[in-house]
Amino acid sequence: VDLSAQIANMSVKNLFLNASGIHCQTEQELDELMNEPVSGAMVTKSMTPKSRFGNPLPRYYRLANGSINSMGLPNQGFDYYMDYLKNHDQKKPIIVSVAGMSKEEDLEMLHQLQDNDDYQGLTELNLSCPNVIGKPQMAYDFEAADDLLHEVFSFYKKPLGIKLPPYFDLVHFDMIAEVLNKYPLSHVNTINSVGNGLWIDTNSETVVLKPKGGFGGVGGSMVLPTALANVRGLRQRLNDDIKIIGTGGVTNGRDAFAHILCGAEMVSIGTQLYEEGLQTFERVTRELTDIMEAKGYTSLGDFRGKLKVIE
Ligand SMILES: CC(C)(C)CCc1c(C(=O)O)[nH]c(=O)[nH]c1=O
Repeated sequence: VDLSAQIANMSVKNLFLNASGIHCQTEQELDELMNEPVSGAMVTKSMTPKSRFGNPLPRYYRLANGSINSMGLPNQGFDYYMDYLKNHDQKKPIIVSVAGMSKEEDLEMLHQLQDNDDYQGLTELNLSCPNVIGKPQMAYDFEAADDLLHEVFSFYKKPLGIKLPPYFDLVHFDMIAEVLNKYPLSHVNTINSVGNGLWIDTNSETVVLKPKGGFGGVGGSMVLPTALANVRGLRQRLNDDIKIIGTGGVTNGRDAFAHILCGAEMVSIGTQLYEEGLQTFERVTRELTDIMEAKGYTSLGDFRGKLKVIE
């Protein structure tokens, strides 16, 4: 299902989906998302060609106002998710997230998806995937990202979006948008976790995550300002036909409303969904609906992208 088609008849009921990585690694988790009555789509954990256990534990830690993780791409492997798609009727669009541990792995999986006649789904390439050693992650190496997307779109003809990490410099918004506007992307999903944060237990004077000396991606309510800036900054720069899925810092209806004001077509929920469970979708949808009613809005289009600046 092409996300933009799904968006065409969007109502607030089907605005939400899980953030990749949350409640979407195993068949049981995917079934629970599929059968969750409110969310309008779902996304798989980013997959690699072969299954991976991921990093040693502890690799996720809850913070007062967010989370930090260095999971290391634990997933059941490409074939497992392809089997899942084949053996389960899709009550809602399933976005297939792909994150190779290298450019070669990305291309390998995308070739398999392109050549699989049974697969007509929407794919999301996670550009936070590692680049060559010594280079920043793909999404922070604009030339490498351009080369990768150029190669991908030379053969990949099905709906494809990308997942981006946050940017923090307005010129970086300009630079990544200049690259992305060259390609027929279905969507951009922004943001991924804020990279390489560090949390410390000062009682024990120790980091809280085992992998990477404690460095990990930060999510949850504390990243909402960065998420809103990236949704807004990219909406202002990307071609209109590249939709935006807003991710990052959504804990309630008001946060979702802010993402939509910035231009998000759909909104994904990560840390809050992990901590509160699948009931989050019903609660946040109710809160958003209440806000819309109080403001006299009857559809998302009434306020999507209509953030006001102070003249
Ligand atoms: C960080 C990578 C391991 C390269 C990709 C998978 C991923 C992870 C992960 O599996 O550690 N965690 C995140 O917050 N975002 C991600 O995109």
